[in-house]
Amino acid sequence: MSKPVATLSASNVFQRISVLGAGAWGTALALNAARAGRDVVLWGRNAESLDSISTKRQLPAYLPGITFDQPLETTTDITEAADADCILLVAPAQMTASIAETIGLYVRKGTPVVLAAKGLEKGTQRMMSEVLADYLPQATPAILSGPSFAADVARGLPTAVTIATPSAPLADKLCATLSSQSFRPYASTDMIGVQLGGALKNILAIACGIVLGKQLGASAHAALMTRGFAEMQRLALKLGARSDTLMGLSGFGDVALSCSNHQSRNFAFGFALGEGKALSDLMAPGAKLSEGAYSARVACELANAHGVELPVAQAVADVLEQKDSIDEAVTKLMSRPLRAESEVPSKPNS
Ligand SMILES: NC(=O)C1=CN([C@@H]2O[C@H](COP(=O)(O)OP(=O)(O)OC[C@H]3O[C@@H](n4cnc5c(N)ncnc54)[C@H](O)[C@@H]3O)[C@@H](O)[C@H]2O)C=CC1
Ligand SMILES: O=C(CO)COP(=O)(O)O
Repeated sequence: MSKPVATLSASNVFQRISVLGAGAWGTALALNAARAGRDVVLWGRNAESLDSISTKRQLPAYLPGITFDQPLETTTDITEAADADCILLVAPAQMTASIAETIGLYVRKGTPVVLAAKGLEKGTQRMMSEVLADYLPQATPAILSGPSFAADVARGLPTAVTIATPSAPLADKLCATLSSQSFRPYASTDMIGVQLGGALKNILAIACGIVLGKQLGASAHAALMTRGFAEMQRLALKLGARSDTLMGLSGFGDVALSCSNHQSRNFAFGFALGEGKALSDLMAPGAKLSEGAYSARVACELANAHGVELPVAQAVADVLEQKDSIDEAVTKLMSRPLRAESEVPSKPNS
């Protein structure tokens, strides 16, 4: 295996890394950055969890059964966390704005802030890069996305992702910064495509979970993944994504992972719904995060505004808002007008 880390000169990497958000993904990314040879500080709100990370090398609530191979320095002091060469912002999408706002006063101009949430903001319909631009305009935005379960990365299993930022040299430097023997980032300049792939696949993962949880069959699962991926591409292209991005790790790659795997919380959420579990239990405080449950309606709103049809996301949003039962949603999807497979259905902008 090649050794990208050891051969890099200091000028090719950001050495002092802060990770904001000490849940599953933030902790896994912090561990990876430590493996890559970076000086890492992990910021979180919960002193007890941080103590477990730094003293026991464990985070049982989010990464059960894993003992970390790296020591991690942690802090609850946001000003300390802001003082870094590069910041990874790894909170749930609906919390990203509040953290960006909190840290806003302390982040130096031009600091790269790598956004790792896979979601769209409810109410405002903002992508994560738009949230950052509103609350941390002095930062340089980047997106990290792709098929990557936190537990796999925390265990040091081989993983590949995409890191996008408008400047190609900066994208290369961020990839070099986070590249380790088990973590292989690919560079991109398509921030819209990379972030939309991650946000939209979560909605599709819920839909696929529902279909398998309700035992609608492997054929239905394959059809849904394919047509769901087609509608993801329709919306993303309309919003400015590049088609090659959507065929890559952050699009197809993450659909392949999340839409067929119980390790995905979105898939597992959908599966439980399909089995008949109560939505109120699945969305109760303390339940596992399912970003797609928040993003589904936002995606439909964006699609409406841009004259794009998203029947699968619409079905998910309607089921989650209890406007349709799962059976009614399936009937609606199956009775849509027949059309050529390559046709792009559209509707007037509203
Ligand atoms: N877990 C995974 O495998 C992956 C997750 N992601 C994405 O990363 C994002 C975060 O997910 P996870 O870390 O898995 O979620 P998680 O549920 O494991 O952890 C979320 C963390 O955010 C903290 N948090 C919540 N609100 C906060 C606030 N206002 N201020 C500070 N901290 C706050 C929580 O205390 C918790 O530590 C999501 O958008 C997810 O889609 C992306 C790739 C992989
Ligand atoms: O984004 C992920 C894998 O790429 C994690 O998916 P879940 O949030 O559905 O667990």
